[in-house]
Amino acid sequence: MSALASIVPYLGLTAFRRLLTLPKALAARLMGSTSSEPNLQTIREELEKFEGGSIDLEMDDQSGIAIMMLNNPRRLNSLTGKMMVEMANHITVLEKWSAGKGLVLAGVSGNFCSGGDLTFVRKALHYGEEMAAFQHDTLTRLLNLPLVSVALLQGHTLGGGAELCTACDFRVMSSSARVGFVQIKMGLPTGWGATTRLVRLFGRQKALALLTSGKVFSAEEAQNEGLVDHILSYALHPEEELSVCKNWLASNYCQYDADLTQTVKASVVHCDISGDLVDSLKVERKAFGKFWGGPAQKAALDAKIKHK
Ligand SMILES: CC[C@@H](C(=O)O)C(=O)SCCNC(=O)CCNC(=O)[C@H](O)C(C)(C)COP(=O)(O)OP(=O)(O)OC[C@H]1O[C@@H](n2cnc3c(N)ncnc32)[C@H](O)[C@@H]1OP(=O)(O)O
Repeated sequence: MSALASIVPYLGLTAFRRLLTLPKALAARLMGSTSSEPNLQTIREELEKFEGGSIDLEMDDQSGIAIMMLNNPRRLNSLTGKMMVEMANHITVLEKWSAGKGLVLAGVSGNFCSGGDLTFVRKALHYGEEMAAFQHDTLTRLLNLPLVSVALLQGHTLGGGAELCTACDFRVMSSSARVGFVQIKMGLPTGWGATTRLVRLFGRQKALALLTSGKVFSAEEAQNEGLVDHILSYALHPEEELSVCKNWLASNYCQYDADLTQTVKASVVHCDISGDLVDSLKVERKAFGKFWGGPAQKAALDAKIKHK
């Protein structure tokens, strides 16, 4: 406040007051009259009633890589309420998976996800803010898992599907796939947290452009936008692409000890969300102390590695 107050002589008192009240006014405009915290348990019970599809989780202790599949192929893997609850449950399991290093999020039958299941959406038109609260909790936990995560974008990744892929650390895209934040064309802002994540990923300008244009991008365009980290350059059967994506994750980011990989990811998440330099450094120092002088460091020292 004192730094802000020092600009009063330059700005004038009225303009200064307006500057202070603007964020509150903006918040009120955006938030309406809602004030109470959402009860996620009650929302979960309500969402479970919207059936259809499933989310399937496979965890491999050997490789430390899990695969979470969106499974609603008749509707291009769009999400029902039941699928949202299943995803939340699986993330709770993954949060405690000590052998884990990585997670691939993909869809069955050659599509990632075409957003919210419109059959569900039509029945849940009274329940938007509640569903958003549930998805915000789930996708924040997905983003903050102590695993390196990658979304495999095949076929269609639209609306909520595009939101979903921003809750992973990386995105791999098949060369013929398409991705777009089409919510604005459906008369909506984002419901599953992508505005917040896009601003953090790319800054205000690009987030605004992606969200207000509703543009659907090819793989090459998405890579130019920085939305995608790797394109599968040659066409393969969707299941082969899943296997290539898993290997991409394993060979790039999951080669080392699970405890060490999880500590590195958890430290990155902590630095990202704490916003406090001193606190962040304390967590980083603790993590370092845990591995310093440990077996992996000693083995590496003995191996006299040349990092060519
Ligand atoms: C709350 C979520 C919200 C958010 O806030 O983020 C959103 O997600 S908004 C975005 C919602 N998604 C859409 O609006 C996608 C609408 N669908 C399409 O644009 C097209 O289907 C497609 C994805 C471009 C694919 O086109 P095409 O290849 O021509 O296939 P079909 O159109 O024939 O689709 C096959 C089949 O799948 C059904 N489908 C597709 N997407 C959805 C969906 N999101 N929900 C329910 N069903 C979906 C489509 O209706 C077809 O079924 P049948 O009509 O029974 O053949």
